[in-house]
Amino acid sequence: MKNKDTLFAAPVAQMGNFSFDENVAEVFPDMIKRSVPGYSNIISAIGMITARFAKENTRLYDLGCSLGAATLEMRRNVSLAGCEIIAVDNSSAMVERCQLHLDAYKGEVPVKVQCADICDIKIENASLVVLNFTLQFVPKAERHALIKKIYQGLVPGGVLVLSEKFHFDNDVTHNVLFELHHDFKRANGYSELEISQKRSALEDVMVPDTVEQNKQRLQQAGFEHVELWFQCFNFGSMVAIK
Ligand SMILES: Nc1ncnc2c1ncn2[C@@H]1O[C@H](C[S@+](CC[C@H]([NH3+])C(=O)[O-])CC(=O)[O-])[C@@H](O)[C@H]1O
Ligand SMILES: O=C(O)C(=O)Cc1ccccc1
Repeated sequence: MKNKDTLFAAPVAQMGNFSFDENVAEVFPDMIKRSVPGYSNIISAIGMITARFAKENTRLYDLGCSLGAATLEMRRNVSLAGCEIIAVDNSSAMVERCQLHLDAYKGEVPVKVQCADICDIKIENASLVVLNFTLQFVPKAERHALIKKIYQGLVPGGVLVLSEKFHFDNDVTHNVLFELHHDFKRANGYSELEISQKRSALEDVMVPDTVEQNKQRLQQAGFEHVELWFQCFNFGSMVAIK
């Protein structure tokens, strides 16, 4: 198979922190599909949400765009006058390849790809903001300010799609859903070694909140209408409407 993820297949003596470098960018489509239950369903739904929520003369943001899977789906689903898509990631390896992917297909709406920290950018006149498995990598202390900035940048009736890995307060259900995720990875061909090495590389880098913590943060930022619309094991996606 082309660009199969084998990054954690061999034993690593000193495990470093997971980072979105060239090596990860090269295998990313395979990695995310085999690691995140429901990923392709969520990408399709982002297309449907785009078709329903995009408004003329507004911006659509994909924050933590990686290779642009969500960006492409957004672009495929909007043809309104005056719309612009802004795709942002702070990994130059991802941003470079994202631009190539976007250039490989035609679209009606312009896309700007930016290499930047999503905590530093301006968000303005947005009808849709997508955070597809990105907030979990933002330091906890910065998450509230980011969600608040998104709320303030949305037009009335605008929507935030927030997909995350979740932690659960109940130890029994937490462990069951965690193990089911590992079963999903095993079923997709990852070995015990790959699963455990990647888990330790991610430990301090990806820090999930509970569904309730995410809901509360969205509500505290001002969102009145918040719902979990998809969940598979410990992964899921929420919509928050202004
Ligand atoms: N502060 C930050 N600023 C900008 N980018 C960031 C930041 N922190 C992390 N990233 C970027 O967020 C992305 C997270 S992956 C998103 C998948 C994509 N949304 C998809 O729909 O395929 C999810 C995953 O790998 O589980 C990476 O590309 C990081 O470089
Ligand atoms: O692989 C995992 O265990 C995950 O939790 C998801 C993931 C997917 C892609 C990059 C980083 C984390």
